[in-house]
Amino acid sequence: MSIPSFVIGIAGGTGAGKTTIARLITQNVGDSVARIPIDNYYEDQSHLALEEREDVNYDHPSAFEWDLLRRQLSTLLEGQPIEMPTYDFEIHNRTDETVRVEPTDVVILEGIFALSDEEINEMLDLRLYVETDADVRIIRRIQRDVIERGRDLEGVIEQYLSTVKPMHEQFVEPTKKHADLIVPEGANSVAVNLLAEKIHAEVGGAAGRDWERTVTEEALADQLVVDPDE
Ligand SMILES: Nc1ncnc2c1ncn2[C@@H]1O[C@H](COP(=O)(O)OP(=O)(O)O)[C@@H](O)[C@H]1O
Ligand SMILES: Nc1ccn([C@@H]2O[C@H](COP(=O)(O)O)[C@@H](O)[C@H]2O)c(=O)n1
Repeated sequence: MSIPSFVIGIAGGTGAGKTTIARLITQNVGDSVARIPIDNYYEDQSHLALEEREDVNYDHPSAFEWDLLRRQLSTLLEGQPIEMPTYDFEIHNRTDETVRVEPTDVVILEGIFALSDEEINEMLDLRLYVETDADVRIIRRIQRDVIERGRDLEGVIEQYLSTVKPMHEQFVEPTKKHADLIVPEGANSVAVNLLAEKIHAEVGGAAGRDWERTVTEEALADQLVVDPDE
């Protein structure tokens, strides 16, 4: 393993395809890549009742525990493991469990605010902003939040109009200026293949030698079907 790791930040609006890209570009690299979803660093809200947690603005930077994220990212980059918090969207809170993340050749930091903190930006080697039209993003978000995050249509629309959209315009979209690359439409096969190639080059070793460019448009479409049982 090389120290420091090669660190990729993936930012962009909700539903842009950040998580999907992170998943696709890290296929077949095994344990050589660590994925850090910034959602895991939402502030612990155990002191609030569920009804109060439902009303929090989750699209404002202050909803996140930045100190913990900065600290844990630098620990990883110094070659030490971390105990990453985990998050449950259904209860709007952290879970009691943490996941041990070992230092790896490549670290992927992914979330709406991946490019918004100055200190974290300095730790990133490659800054990506995933740019997808707002109408596509809200359609994806409705589908995902209802199927995977225990929400209903009315709630998703209400939250989108009251906080998600205005906060996106005020805080998320402006971080595009920090990006090295802008990825249109989320997981497009050219971008996925280029990024996968870069990751395999950084990882090297056995995983690198085995790598083949297999993500065609058709293969990608198959992998983007939402499976309600997943
Ligand atoms: N390129 C794409 N084409 C079609 N659906 C996509 C694409 N990228 C993501 N999705 C779907 O949209 C939803 C949101 O994508 P996700 O990657 O979770 O976005 P983000 O992490 O940016 O919020 C998921 O259900 C995912 O399967
Ligand atoms: N309890 C929560 C916490 C966050 N959200 C929403 O998640 C979005 C960020 O995650 P993406 O995977 O969509 O990038 C953000 O827009 C928050 O509104 C939530 O709904 N509930």
